[in-house]
Amino acid sequence: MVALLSASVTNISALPSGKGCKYTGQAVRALPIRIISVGKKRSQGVQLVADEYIQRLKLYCSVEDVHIKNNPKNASDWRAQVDHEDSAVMDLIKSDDWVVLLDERGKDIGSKQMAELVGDAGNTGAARLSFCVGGPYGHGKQLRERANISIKLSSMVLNHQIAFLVLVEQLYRSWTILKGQNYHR
Ligand SMILES: C[S@@+](CC[C@H](N)C(=O)[O-])C[C@H]1O[C@@H](n2cnc3c(N)ncnc32)[C@H](O)[C@@H]1O
Repeated sequence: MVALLSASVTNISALPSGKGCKYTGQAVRALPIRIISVGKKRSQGVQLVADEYIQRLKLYCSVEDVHIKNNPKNASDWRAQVDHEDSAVMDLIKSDDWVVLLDERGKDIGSKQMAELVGDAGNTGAARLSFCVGGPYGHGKQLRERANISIKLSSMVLNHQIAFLVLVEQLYRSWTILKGQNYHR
C-alpha cells in the first residue's frame, strides 16, 4: 500500500487546472501536525479508517494524534466539564503553536482554502500546527481565545469521531493539493 501511495506522490502537477491553490507546485514548509481531540475512546471502525489517512498524511509531515478523555475530573455540571477539558487542552498548547479550532460555528472553508491554511501556517514562523476537536459540549473559553482560527467542516453538527475522520481526510487532501497530485479532482 505504501509503495502504491509513494508512486502517486511522484505524480506532480497532475491536477486539472482550477483545482490547485496558490501554493500548488511551490515548496511549502511542512509543519508538524498535532490533532488534539476530546471525547470517549474511538470506535475500532473509525480508528481503522483514520489510521489509513494518518499514514498517508505522514508521507508529507509528521502527525501526532493526541486524545484527551472527556470530563477528566468527572464533574457533574457540564460547564465545569468544559472548563476541565479546556485546561487539559491548554496544557498541551505551546506559545509557538498555530492553533486551529474545529467548530460548527467556525469559518466556512473549502478544501482549497484548507490547503492554503496549511501552507499559510508554514509561513507564520510557528513550530507546529495544532488542530483541536472538542468534546460533547464543545470548546472552552481559554482555547477559543487562544485559537488562531476557527473553521467548520460542515453546517451540520458532527459527532467528534466523525469530525476527526473528516479532518484527517481533508488534511491528506490538502497536501495532495499543495503537491499538485491527482487525489483531488
Ligand atoms: C459533538 S460536537 C460538540 C457540539 C457542541 N454543540 C458545540 O458547541 O461544539 C464535538 C466536536 O466536534 C467538532 N465538530 C462537530 N461538528 C463540527 C462541524 N460542523 N465543523 C467542525 N467541527 C465540528 C467540534 O470540534 C466539536 O467541538
